Amino acid sequence: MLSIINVAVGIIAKNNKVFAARRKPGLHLAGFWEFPGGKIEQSESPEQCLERELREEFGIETQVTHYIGENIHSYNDKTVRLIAYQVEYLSGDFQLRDHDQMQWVAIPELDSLVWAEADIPLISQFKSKVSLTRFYQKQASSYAQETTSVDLEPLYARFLQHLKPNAHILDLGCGSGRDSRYFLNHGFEITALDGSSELAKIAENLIKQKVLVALYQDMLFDNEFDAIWACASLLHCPEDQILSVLSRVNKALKKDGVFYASFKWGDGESCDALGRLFNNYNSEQLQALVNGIGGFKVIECWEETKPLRDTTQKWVNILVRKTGTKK
Ligand SMILES: Nc1nc2c([nH]c(=O)n2[C@H]2C[C@H](O)[C@@H](COP(=O)(O)OP(=O)(O)OP(=O)(O)O)O2)c(=O)[nH]1
Repeated sequence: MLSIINVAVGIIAKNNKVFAARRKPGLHLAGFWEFPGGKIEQSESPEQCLERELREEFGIETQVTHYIGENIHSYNDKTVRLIAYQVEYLSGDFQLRDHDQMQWVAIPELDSLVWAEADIPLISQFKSKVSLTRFYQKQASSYAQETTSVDLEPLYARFLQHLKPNAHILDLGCGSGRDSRYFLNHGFEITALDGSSELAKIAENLIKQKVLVALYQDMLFDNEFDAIWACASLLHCPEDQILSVLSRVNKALKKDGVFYASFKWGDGESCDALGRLFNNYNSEQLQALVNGIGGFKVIECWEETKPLRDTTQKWVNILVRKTGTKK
């Protein structure tokens, strides 16, 4: 098998547009559009590589801000692992050295370019991350208002019966902080995390403690929590990333730790009128997903219909215990 070439690529976003460049004639994949970047040398991290490549190939100074995702792809003659980061442009005039064209592309129009094949899954990962966090950034206060008053007492009881007093709970996708507040008021230790910095500010105000701002796709906890509560949050995780996120959940839990998650009932991905992506399951599919990962035992999985504004919404819930560490 061919060895894998590690390539760092940068997604530079500005005013809702993303920078793309076309590989010049004579290069591998000439004529295809790509994100700027290059091969990672032995002595450097992906972030250092990216800042160097952007300086060498475009004459610009940049700073890597956060990890987006990765994709391994085999072309006829080589296999590449693209590791994508969001990058902030700092200074310099863009110059073309290894490319013959460049452009800023509106995010919804990204699919209209002829991309190097390895980049296509990265585009969908990037889109799902920006569209969601943008929604929860802009709508943070109305979303928080709408959700803070919902009463989840029976659901809390169903989860908390599996925990020891004072257990340490990760509220994964804490939103307004409603559930963290309840758990804190009942003597539990809380780490709250949300992908939207605006929602995190609202939650901090409610629970009077720091809220971490991060995407669940990027969390790196190891053996830290007695329980993880993901109420209506992982439902936004794209289908092709859910296994990786559930593996991170498994790693973040201590042995015998308990995990709760809820999803909208349905089959596969859908998009609502507000542009949010949902990843839907029925109870059989959700149990099969969790069982397929290994290191988890399902305690219970149930479907229920709840009122939502002037209609109803069917949900699927799962409660799981960690039995081992997922490799
Ligand atoms: N930079 C970059 N390379 C990509 C992308 N997508 C993709 O399949 N590739 C492939 C093309 C190449 O085979 C490989 C990276 O090569 P490169 O030519 O950009 O790397 P480099 O600047 O370090 O190259 P060199 O010094 O060896 O000329 O990855 C992408 O979005 N950006």
